[in-house]
Amino acid sequence: MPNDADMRAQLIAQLFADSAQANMATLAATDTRIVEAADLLIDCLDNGHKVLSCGNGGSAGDAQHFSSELINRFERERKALPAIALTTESSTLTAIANDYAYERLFSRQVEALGQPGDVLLAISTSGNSANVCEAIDSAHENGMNVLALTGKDGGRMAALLDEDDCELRAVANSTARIQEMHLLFIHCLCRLIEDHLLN
Ligand SMILES: O=C(CO)[C@@H](O)[C@H](O)[C@H](O)[C@H](O)COP(=O)(O)O
Ligand SMILES: [Zn+2]
Repeated sequence: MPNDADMRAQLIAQLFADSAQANMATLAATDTRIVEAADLLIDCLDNGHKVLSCGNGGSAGDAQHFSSELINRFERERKALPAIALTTESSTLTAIANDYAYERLFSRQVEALGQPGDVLLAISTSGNSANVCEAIDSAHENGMNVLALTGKDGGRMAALLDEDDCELRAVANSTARIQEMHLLFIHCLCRLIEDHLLN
């Protein structure tokens, strides 16, 4: 009869195995798209534009993780790069949610800050968060391109993208596993951006 410690150890081993399996399935499915996504960001930054990022819950953390690695640095010493996470200004966020709607949380900020040539990094594990979908529409209206990190079947976001945009979709159905893939996408992108600047 397995005891509680054995069962928890087994569960942890299963979670690690699931994550590793999702990693490899996602790598196979994304093919050249991570390089294309990095080129979208590199082109934006090389031309003096900036990256706005957004998402809810864990994806808000991912949006901030990405912007901090651009503004500060990732693994190597290099110039600061322009990025703004749209998830951090509590006065702005509460005012938009209170006066307009939660769905407008990011699109209103994209309207205010987005310039043609900027990129929106739009993160959602389901691809269905309404405020992230509205941010994509607003980015297009402002002449921006979109890099979408999604999961599952890509959700509504996948259908909103146009041919100049890029989608990196994690091959998993669990929100947690998808978030683990999203962080790996982000670190691959940061690495490719840094290699471009320094090599
Ligand atoms: O971090 C987690 C679960 O791991 C949650 O906070 C999760 O991010 C939230 O439920 C989000 O609202 C989910 O939104 P989305 O990924 O479907 O856009
Ligand atoms: Zn990191």
